[in-house]
Amino acid sequence: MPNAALEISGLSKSFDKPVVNALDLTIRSGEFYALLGPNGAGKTTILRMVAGLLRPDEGAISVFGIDARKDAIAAKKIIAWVSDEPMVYDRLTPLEYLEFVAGLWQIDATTAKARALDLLDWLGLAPHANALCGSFSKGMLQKVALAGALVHEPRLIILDEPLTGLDAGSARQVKDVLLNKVRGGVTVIMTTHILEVAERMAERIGVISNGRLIAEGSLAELRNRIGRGNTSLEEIFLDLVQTDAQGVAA
Ligand SMILES: Nc1ncnc2c1ncn2[C@@H]1O[C@H](COP(=O)(O)OP(=O)(O)OP(=O)(O)O)[C@@H](O)[C@H]1O
Repeated sequence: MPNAALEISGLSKSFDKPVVNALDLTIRSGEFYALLGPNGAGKTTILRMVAGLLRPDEGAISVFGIDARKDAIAAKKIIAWVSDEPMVYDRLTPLEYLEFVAGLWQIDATTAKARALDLLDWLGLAPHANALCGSFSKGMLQKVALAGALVHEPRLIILDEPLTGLDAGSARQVKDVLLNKVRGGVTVIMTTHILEVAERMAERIGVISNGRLIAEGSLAELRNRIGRGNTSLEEIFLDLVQTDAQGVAA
């Protein structure tokens, strides 16, 4: 697809058993895409391969036309990876941390500071900009990690369960930042178990089960697919996953 942010084809990964099975997945440029699936379906494994943190057994990954397996550094420059386990240096303040990360990306100090202050402001961290991260709650650390992932202004933001554990105010700040990024043309892919978030925010939803994409589309398309007009995403999800499990067991 010419305007794809991400094109995955034939992607496979096994640990002691197959976890990702010949996956094909295309995310359009500028799209907000939610990846759903039961525990252990392979979502994190897929995203870790896209982010260049895990080597696929087979398959191709293209990020805005860059072969992410052959030219991992070029791909990483345009990707943000936000894990569900934030890694931030305890002995730095959020501002120092963001300036440090910006330095790794060779962003000049003035731009780095301006971006860092904007991100801290959007995420409600401005009052804590000069406190040590070691004193922060897990939710605050999650927001600092998100800010760190965005400081190089990536074109593709990949997030693994970004809202888990956040209070309502923090979740709203994170959602607003992501929606603003999408409005600015950035592509967002995130996993979530909060179906309401996928329902409200995502333009398209992909359902992963046993390492394969078993359904994909807008909420309306998924509803049509299971043949009921007013169904909630939760019912659609449970229906799809149960049907897939029956198929795998048969
Ligand atoms: N490094 C690893 N070594 C061995 N097995 C692994 C490794 N990483 C993941 N797995 C296994 O791969 C399977 C898929 O895990 P993955 O974390 O991708 O699922 P998930 O869909 O993200 O699940 P959840 O919704 O619970 O986060 C699981 O059975 C998991 O135990």
